[in-house]
Amino acid sequence: MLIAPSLLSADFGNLQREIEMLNSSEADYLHIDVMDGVFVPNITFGFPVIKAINAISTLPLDVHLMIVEPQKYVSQIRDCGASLMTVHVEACVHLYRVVQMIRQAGMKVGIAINPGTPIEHLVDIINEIDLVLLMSVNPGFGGQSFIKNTLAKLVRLKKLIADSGSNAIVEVDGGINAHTGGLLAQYEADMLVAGSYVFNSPAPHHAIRALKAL
Ligand SMILES: O=C(CO)[C@@H](O)[C@H](O)COP(=O)(O)O
Ligand SMILES: [Fe+2]
Repeated sequence: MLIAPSLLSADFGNLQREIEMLNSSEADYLHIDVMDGVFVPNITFGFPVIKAINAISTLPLDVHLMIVEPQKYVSQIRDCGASLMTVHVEACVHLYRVVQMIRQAGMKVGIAINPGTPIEHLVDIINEIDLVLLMSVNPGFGGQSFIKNTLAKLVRLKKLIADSGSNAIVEVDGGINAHTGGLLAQYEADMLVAGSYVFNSPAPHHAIRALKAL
């Protein structure tokens, strides 16, 4: 299982210490949640902060953009050092073009999908992308409860990927802990995001290891 701790639940007054903790853990990616106060009812941080994070992180950056018009920011996200850029299917009018732009900028391409959006919205793009980010909470905040319908949706998504011959992997994001992570492992998720479970743990390294071993 690939593990991407979300920095959203970290202590922002001690970001360097938090990132160094992740550097020395078994995490595979560092998940960065960018929110614009328009696509979601919350605001996080922008390019200078992501750049500063990247300067400290030895993990590849998995940037989850919860913003409208993400196509405007492809080169800035690349210049921040992102390895994987994920945009929401609900935020892209010309989804195919955005995917091409991210690919041309040299990053891996992810498409995120909200809990209420049918996976059928991915049918005509699934062969062009590296990752689907299946939201298991409504985007905007850390610390929410896992939406159980995600499991049924994951089954349908894995079938769509297999039937279309796509190489896309599935990352699940929101409300993930040892219990929900265990269920997602059974349902063949490839990558898990965990924010509050990791950063609220008294032993974040152990929390990451527990998810990694699922
Ligand atoms: O994208 C988001 C929230 O919109 C996530 O990446 C959260 O940051 C995950 O936090 P937890 O649910 O694991 O606390
Ligand atoms: Fe996220």
